[in-house]
Parts: sequence; C-alpha cells; structure tokens
Amino acid sequence: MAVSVAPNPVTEAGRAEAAEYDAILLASFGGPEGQDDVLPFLRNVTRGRGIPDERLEAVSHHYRAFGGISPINAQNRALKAALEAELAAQSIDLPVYWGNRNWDPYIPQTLQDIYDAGHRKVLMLTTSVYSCYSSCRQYREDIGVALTETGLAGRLRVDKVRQYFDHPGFVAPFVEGTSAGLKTVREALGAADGSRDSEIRVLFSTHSIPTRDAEAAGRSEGEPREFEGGSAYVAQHLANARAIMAAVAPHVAWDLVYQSRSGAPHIPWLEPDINDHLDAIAAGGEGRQAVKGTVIVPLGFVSDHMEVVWDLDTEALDKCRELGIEAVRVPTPGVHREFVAGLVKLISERTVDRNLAQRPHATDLGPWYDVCRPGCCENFRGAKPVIAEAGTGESIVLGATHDAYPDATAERQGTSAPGTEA
Ligand SMILES: CC1=C(CCC(=O)O)c2cc3nc(cc4[nH]c(cc5[nH]c(cc1n2)c(C)c5CCC(=O)O)c(CCC(=O)O)c4C)C(CCC(=O)O)=C3C
Ligand SMILES: [Fe+2]
Repeated sequence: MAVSVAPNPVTEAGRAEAAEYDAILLASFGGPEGQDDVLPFLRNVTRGRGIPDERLEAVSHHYRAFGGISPINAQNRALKAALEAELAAQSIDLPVYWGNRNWDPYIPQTLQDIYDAGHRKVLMLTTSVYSCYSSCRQYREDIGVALTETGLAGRLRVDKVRQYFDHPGFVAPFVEGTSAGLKTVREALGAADGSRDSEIRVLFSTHSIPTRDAEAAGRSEGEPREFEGGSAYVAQHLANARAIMAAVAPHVAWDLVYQSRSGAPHIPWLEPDINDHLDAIAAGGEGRQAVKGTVIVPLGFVSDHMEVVWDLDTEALDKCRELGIEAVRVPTPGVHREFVAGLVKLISERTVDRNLAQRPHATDLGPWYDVCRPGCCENFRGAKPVIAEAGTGESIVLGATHDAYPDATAERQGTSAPGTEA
C-alpha cells in the first residue's frame, strides 16, 4: 500500500521512563444489549437533539430485528482485549478501562472506577476517528460534564488521543478490504481481468451529519482554514478515499456518500444519501456508463456495528440487489492486527515516543491535532465543559491544562514539545 509507517526508535528503557499517563480510557458510543434496553438507549442518544419520533421508531426496529442487541458492545470488549494484549506485547504497562457515552458501562462510572483504583492521569482513545461534533467534541464534552458531575474535576486529568482518521493502522484494513472487494465484484461480473472496471464504482460511505456541524468541524478562531468539500469532516474522508484508491485501483471511479441521516427533513445534512446515489449511478448518464458493480467501503466506522450491519448490509445491499448491481461491503477495521497495533502506536506517541515529526499519517491533512482549538466543532446548543481544548478556562478547571499548547499550529509544526504538557 502507498502509506508508510515511521520507524519506531523506542527502547525498552525509554518506555518505562516516559510513561506519564497511568490509565487508558477506551471511550465508545455504547449500544443496547436486549429488547428492554432499546428505548432507554435511544432516549440517551437523542436527549436534547430533536430527533423526530418517526426516526426513533424506525431505528428501534433496526435494533429489534437483532434481538435488541447492538453488536457494538461485544466489538468493544474484543477491542479492549486486543488492545491489552498488544500493549503487553509492547511492554507498555497501562491498564485499559472502557466507558460509553450512551450505555453501560457509562463514562462517569468508569472515571470514578479509574480514580478509585488510584489513577490520576488518563489518556482517552475514542472509537470515532474523524473531526465533527459527534465524533470529537461530544466525547470531549461528555468527559468534561462527567468530571464536573462526579466531583472529579481538578483531581483526575483526562487527555485525548488525536483524531486518527488517516493513521495507517486505520487506513490499511480498508486498503486490504477494498482490494479484496474489487476482486470479488470483478469476478461476479465475469471480468476478473478488470475489463469491466468502467462499470464498477467504489462507494465510500460515512455517517451523514448536519451541514452546519460539518462546517464547524476542525475550525478554529484565528486560523480560518479552507477545506476541500467545505469542511474538515468531508476533506478528511476525501483524502482517505483518495489514498485508498491510489493504493488499490487508481483508474476505478469512486464517490463519497452518506448514510444514517436523521433529524428534521428541512435541516440540511451531508448528501448524497447512499441509496439515492445507487439509484443514480445504476441509471448512468452524464457521460458515464450505468454502474453494474460496486464496492461499498464503510470508511466512517471502526467496527461492524448497527449503522453498518443495518444501513449498509440490509438497506444498501438490498437496494443493490433490486437494481441488479453486484455489490460487496468491505469490513471495518474491527480488531484487525494492523488497526490494533496502530492504536497502540497512537498511545505510545503520547507516552514513550513523543517525536512529533514521526507521527504516522496516510494523507496530507494529518497528523491531526492532540488538542482542539477553541471553537472547533462548536456545540450550537450551548457551551459545556470540555477537555482537550487549547486555552479554555474550563479545561484548566478540569485539570487538563494545555499551557504547552498556546496555539495548536505551533504544536502541529513541532515547535512546542508535548513532553512538557503536564
Ligand atoms: C458522525 C457519527 C458517527 C460516527 C462516529 C462514531 O462512531 O461515533 C456515529 C456513530 C454511531 N451512531 C450510532 C447510533 C445512533 N446515532 C444516532 C444519531 C446521530 N448520529 C450522528 C452522527 C454519528 N453517529 C448524528 C449527527 C446523529 C443525530 C443526533 C445527534 O446529533 O446526536 C442515533 C439516534 C437515532 C438516529 O438518528 O439514527 C443512534 C441510535 C452508533 C451505535 C451503533 C450501534 O448501536 O451499533 C454509532 C457507532
Ligand atoms: Fe450516530
């Protein structure tokens, strides 16, 4: 593949010395584990977010069809175990705790458990990799609120691993899966030699979000940065898709599409929706051949949770069948060996090998920031305490001071030393 991983110069002695954090928090979305959990879970997710009842009703059916059980918690248990094994294999002595935003084990309880076990400095790793309110700031706020509500603010410090959309460990499994998926689709079209590639389209699918949230993603006061597609969220996906296609099949056409839209119909969300797009490409037009085969890449997600197994495997693949399109859905990173090893590298770049110049990144957009700039992924419903934000009174109150990051641009260029962040 086209992406490369920087060499790791760390010695065993260096590891022990540099360990500044004393626990890892694996933070995720959470999901229901039985029919009785479904509605309470959906109420947790949508609290104050104005999701129409019809949408909640529809989504509850997705969960009900799976016995009320989301696959996400089992996947996170497996990820936690894999992470522990890889940390041990690399002699990094940090316990891993797991906490969710929307279901048990809830983040506030996990923070309390971490504190009660005697830990004081936590590094959070989330199962969401791009920059937007839902996948970055909302996690930072949930920690801020939890620290406040548990009374742990100022006593327990929580920092956060950078958004890692273009870490080679996240990208590599998609390269592998897209390559395998393309082979399968070519064979299904009776053209293993690639002679019908002009009838194949690779669709990179991610979660739609409100356009307003997209535009606020990755922004900062004082650094108005222009992003391809109008936002960091879109630009990050485009950059990843391009890197994957460059490694797999540069001549095959591809598109970035969106799924799982919710919210009121009059509010603009990112488009096109994957199912609408399938209709359009099956019909051809605009000088393009009608599409007969597609490889669906769930680029926005780290595991095969409900948004993947329902919205893609059920709805989008049904749509392909209906349209006579040969289709394959590529696996998410899950517990892929390279993904897990990549997560440990993301931890070790904050603990034992803090060389900013060597941070791996598969696109020109990265490596992304450790600490968000003020105003990044603004919460339009009102300010909340946050962690991992440069220069906010709140983060200092919460024990996550970032004096070493007076401005994240300097940090990005390697002119301030993360080793001094405490
Ligand atoms: C960007 C993004 C990711 C990817 C990053 C990440 O992985 O975090 C993601 C992941 C997920 N979303 C999930 C589930 C849900 N998301 C919802 C609602 C929403 N998601 C949004 C965005 C995202 N969501 C948004 C802008 C809303 C609107 C309401 C709001 O602004 O909050 C709703 C409410 C009903 C509905 O609208 O569908 C549910 C049930 C699950 C769990 C799956 C399982 O159980 O296996 C996962 C991993
Ligand atoms: Fe979601």
